[in-house]
Amino acid sequence: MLVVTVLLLSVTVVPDISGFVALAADRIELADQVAAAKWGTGQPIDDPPREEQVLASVAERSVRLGIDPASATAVFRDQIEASKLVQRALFRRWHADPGSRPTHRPDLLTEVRPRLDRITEDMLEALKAAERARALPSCERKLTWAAFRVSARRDLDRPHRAGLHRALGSFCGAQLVSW
Ligand SMILES: O=C(O)C(=O)C[C@]1(C(=O)O)C=C[C@@H](O)C=C1
Repeated sequence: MLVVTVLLLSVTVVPDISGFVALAADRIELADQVAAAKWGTGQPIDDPPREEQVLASVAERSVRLGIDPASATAVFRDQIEASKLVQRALFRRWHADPGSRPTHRPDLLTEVRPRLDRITEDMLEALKAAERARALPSCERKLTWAAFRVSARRDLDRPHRAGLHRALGSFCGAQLVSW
C-alpha cells in the first residue's frame, strides 16, 4: 500500500515544480561556497547592494519573460534569505568546530557569483514553466513532496533542509507545510 501511494505521489509531482525545487536546492548547496568565500575574510554575510542588484535583474528579466515581476522578486527574496540562513549556520558550525572549516576559499566575484547568476537564469525559466502549477490549489502539496524528495535524495542536513524550506516559502503564494 505504501509503495503504491509513493508511486502515485511521484507521478503526480509536476516536473515544472520539481525542476524549480531542484534549482532551489542547487542554490542552497551553493551557499556553502558563498560562505567559504567569505569565511576568514571579514566580509559580512549580508551584502545589501548585491541583493538589490540580484532583485533588480530578476525584475527586469521577468518582464522580458512575461512573468509577474513582483511575484518573481518575492520568490528570489526567499532565495536570498535562505542562502543567508545556511551561511549563518555554517559560520556557527565553523566557529564551534575548527575541524569542519573549509580548506579552500573560492573567489566570490569570479567563481561563486557567476554560478549564482546562472542558477538565477534557470530558476526564472523554471518559474515561467511552473506558472500554471503555482496557481493551482495542489501547488503546496506538490511542492512539499518535491522538497521532501530532493532533501532525501541529496541527503541534506538540518541547516540545508531549513534553508530549502525557507527558499520555497512564497512559491505557491502561501505558507509551505513543514516536512
Ligand atoms: O553574493 C553574496 O555575497 C551572497 O551572499 C549571496 C546572496 C544571494 O543569495 O544572492 C545572499 C546574501 C547577500 O546579502 C547577497 C547575495
